[in-house]
Amino acid sequence: MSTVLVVNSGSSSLKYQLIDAESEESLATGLVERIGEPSGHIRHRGPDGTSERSLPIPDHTAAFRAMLDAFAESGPSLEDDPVVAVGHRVVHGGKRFFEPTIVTPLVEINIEDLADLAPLHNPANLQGIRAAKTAFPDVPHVAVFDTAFHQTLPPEAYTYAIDAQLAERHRVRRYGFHGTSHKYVSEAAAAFLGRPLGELKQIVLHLGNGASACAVDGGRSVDTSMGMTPLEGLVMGTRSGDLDPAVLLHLARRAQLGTDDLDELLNRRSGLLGLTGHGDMRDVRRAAREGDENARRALDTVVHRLKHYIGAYTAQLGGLDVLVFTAGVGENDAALRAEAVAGLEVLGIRLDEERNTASSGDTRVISTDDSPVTVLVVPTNEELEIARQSLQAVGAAG
Ligand SMILES: Nc1ncnc2c1ncn2[C@@H]1O[C@H](COP(=O)(O)OP(=O)(O)O)[C@@H](O)[C@H]1O
Ligand SMILES: CC(=O)OP(=O)(O)O
Ligand SMILES: [Mg+2]
Repeated sequence: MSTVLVVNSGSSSLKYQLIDAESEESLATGLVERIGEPSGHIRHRGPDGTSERSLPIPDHTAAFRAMLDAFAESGPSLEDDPVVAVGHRVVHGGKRFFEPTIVTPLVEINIEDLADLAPLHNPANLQGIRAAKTAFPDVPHVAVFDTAFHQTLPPEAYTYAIDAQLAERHRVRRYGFHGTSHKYVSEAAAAFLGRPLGELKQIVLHLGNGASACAVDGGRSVDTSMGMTPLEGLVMGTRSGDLDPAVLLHLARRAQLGTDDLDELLNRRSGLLGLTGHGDMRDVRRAAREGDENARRALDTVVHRLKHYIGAYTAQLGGLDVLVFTAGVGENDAALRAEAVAGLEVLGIRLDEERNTASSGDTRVISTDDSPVTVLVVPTNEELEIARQSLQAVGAAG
């Protein structure tokens, strides 16, 4: 048996999965969390169940080492079944990368060069790549970019209306993110419904820690809510999403905030965290249930923004066949799904309350049988998509 190891390095976490290259079976999964905090945590699920451990994990190099230790202790062995490729999620590929790419030293430099356009993500992605190359020096490493699926955005969707030459010089345009997830989920939705992908107008709502909406027309991304960086669009765990750019000017002038302060404010101390003190949706829901008015208002703001994009993308697509919820919040928070589509019967969206609240981890329909728009929950699997694309890239190169 040969396997693919997939590494998804986030700003403070490292998710991994070992996947059988032929059967696509998941052989092990794991999550290293709270990297850089006083005490980190690793949870590894292998053939013998789940093992957990708390230990200091200063950076992604240490996180990668903790992952290797977990494989050595709890299996499966990474030596018995050869790893034929290591697939890496890389968030920003700029204009340069729109295909899965074998990581060479030059590719590493390019990923580093794009770090200021994805400050929470690209540096962590690169640390993961370097640690993995040290551990697996003889295996091809493949970068799969979040931006790649959005290469099909038309100019009118990726253009910001500022000085065109300045924008060109500084690479200012919409790139879009979560593309690996939007691609996987929109294809899985079509397959689940047994309908041709090429004929479907879909909106995918990827609602995780980071969140983005994508309008998918016949399998191609035609609009998406994240922009030059993963900050624009929906309200997220710690990110503000859309705001009037003049807010920055106002805060710079009146609150004496510098560029680093503003970066920190909007990327790490806004969104749910900024509104409620909780960055995790489960905590916000709990607070709202207990009568916390800030939490209730935050949820209403999240929902208001979601409706804004559902309406906008239905218009951009010229109609809608399928609306899909995915990622941590989208897959698990039935109340949020119900609130997001409440009152959207005018767009042909009719939710079935019972289907929506039934607990299941599988792909499922949650709209009524007579709903013109089919509403689905589709669990995303970025790791499987990265494994597939990594094998393609290795096959193409070899
Ligand atoms: N049952 C649930 N109800 C509401 N939110 C949930 C639930 N389970 C997970 N989440 C939320 O999902 C988010 C994480 O989603 P995930 O897709 O794993 O994000 P990421 O990949 O960006 O880390 C967290 O905000 C978490 O609170
Ligand atoms: C691009 C992005 O926001 O990713 P994540 O949701 O993993 O933070
Ligand atoms: Mg994610």
